[in-house]
Amino acid sequence: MKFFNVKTVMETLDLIANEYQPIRQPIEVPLIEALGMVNAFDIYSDEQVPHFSRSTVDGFAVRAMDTYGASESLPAFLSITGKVDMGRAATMKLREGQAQAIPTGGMVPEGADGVVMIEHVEELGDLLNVYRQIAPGENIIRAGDDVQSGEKVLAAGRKLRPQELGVLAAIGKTTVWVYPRPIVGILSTGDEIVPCEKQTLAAGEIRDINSMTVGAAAMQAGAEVVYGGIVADELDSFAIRAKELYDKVDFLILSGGSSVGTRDYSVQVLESLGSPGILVHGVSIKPGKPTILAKANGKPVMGLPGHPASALIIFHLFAGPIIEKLQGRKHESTDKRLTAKLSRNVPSAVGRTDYVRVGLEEREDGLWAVPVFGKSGLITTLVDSDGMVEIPASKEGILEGEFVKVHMFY
Ligand SMILES: Nc1nc2c(c(=O)[nH]1)N[C@H]1C(S)=C(S)[C@@H](COP(=O)(O)OP(=O)(O)OC[C@H]3O[C@@H](n4cnc5c(N)ncnc54)[C@H](O)[C@@H]3O)O[C@H]1N2
Ligand code: MOO
Repeated sequence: MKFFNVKTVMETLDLIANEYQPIRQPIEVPLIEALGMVNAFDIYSDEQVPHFSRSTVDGFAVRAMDTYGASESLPAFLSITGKVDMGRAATMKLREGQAQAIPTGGMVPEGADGVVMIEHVEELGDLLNVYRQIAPGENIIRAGDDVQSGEKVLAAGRKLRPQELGVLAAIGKTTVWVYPRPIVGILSTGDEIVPCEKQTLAAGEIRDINSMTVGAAAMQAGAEVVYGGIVADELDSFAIRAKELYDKVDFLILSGGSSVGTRDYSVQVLESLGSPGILVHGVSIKPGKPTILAKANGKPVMGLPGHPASALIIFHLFAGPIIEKLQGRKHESTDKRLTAKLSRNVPSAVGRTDYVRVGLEEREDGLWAVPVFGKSGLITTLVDSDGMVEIPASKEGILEGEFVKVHMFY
């Protein structure tokens, strides 16, 4: 099998990091629409959060010093001089020997530096018995504890999770500049491939699995998907259909026809879309060796191997990171990795990176990764898997009980 330009996994990932960048200009969207998108610019706060000191408990605002030495047997005696109303300014200054009732979230009055919880006091008319001492700052969030005025709250290139949207809400931003969701086009090739809607298959026909899996995985990665359908293994019509889809999308993915058989045209089709053309044809990896990465006039275009498990594994390894690059994401995501122990020896060939599909099992002594063996043409091997384990090219395998990193299928 002749592949030109066979690269290692690391070389391929480096190439992805260097070759692809966002194609479209950032847009401003309402916060509620920005979940999963990537902020385009550094974001600074022009105010402090919270903008007033507030109590974290229901109790009495006091001067911590006035409670020193207080205990169950020897309480401190303070006089109650007022109460703080929720959502209102605390207008009355607190002086030595005084206490003011305060709700959780209420504004701490000037002069107070702590709050004693209601469980640790006894009210006797205007008198307050305090049965526990508190330290300065206890049960208080000070003004600016969360965010300082002028502070950078988010660096450019962060994927917006619920908590990132939360901090933007806290500083009063109602919109955020993000990169538009990349539009990914998927086109399946193969004379034998038929739409999954076809109920009765003729001999030799196979339903299109890859449009479904790759399209769904692209959506999970934050992209919008345009389905190009299925095209026969015939160079001219394949090239025309690929060009039509390429023109509509930011990232074109072909499935099948990526190898070097007589009817494998993906390399020629991708090459015909624009320069510089093919960057990688063949990665020293199993499964998925016949992977193609290319660039046509600035747009990423790629060919996935046809076998369904290979196609999805290669999507996770390479297409997912390309989508992240198109989104302007700058921080490597570690959110999809877990550490587990491998449940049995798995041999591998030196010089090739293997990805072993695994199911996860929670046992008494921790998390175990149990290999799911099976040919890469079998989609059910992925249904049975939670993720995959990398066996680096330098290793002859991994021994039972070794710690491994599991790349989770999210
Ligand atoms: N002589 C050699 N032949 C092959 C080698 C090799 O090293 N030497 N490598 C094999 C490997 S590994 C893979 S992976 C495949 C990849 O080839 P292609 O990308 O050209 O894939 P196809 O030949 O088009 O299809 C392979 C297989 O997958 C089925 N398929 C294709 N598309 C879909 C789809 N959308 N949904 C479901 N199933 C699909 C197709 O029917 C084939 O059975 O090459 C090997 N050959
Ligand atoms: O490496 Mo192929 O991608 O096994 O099936």
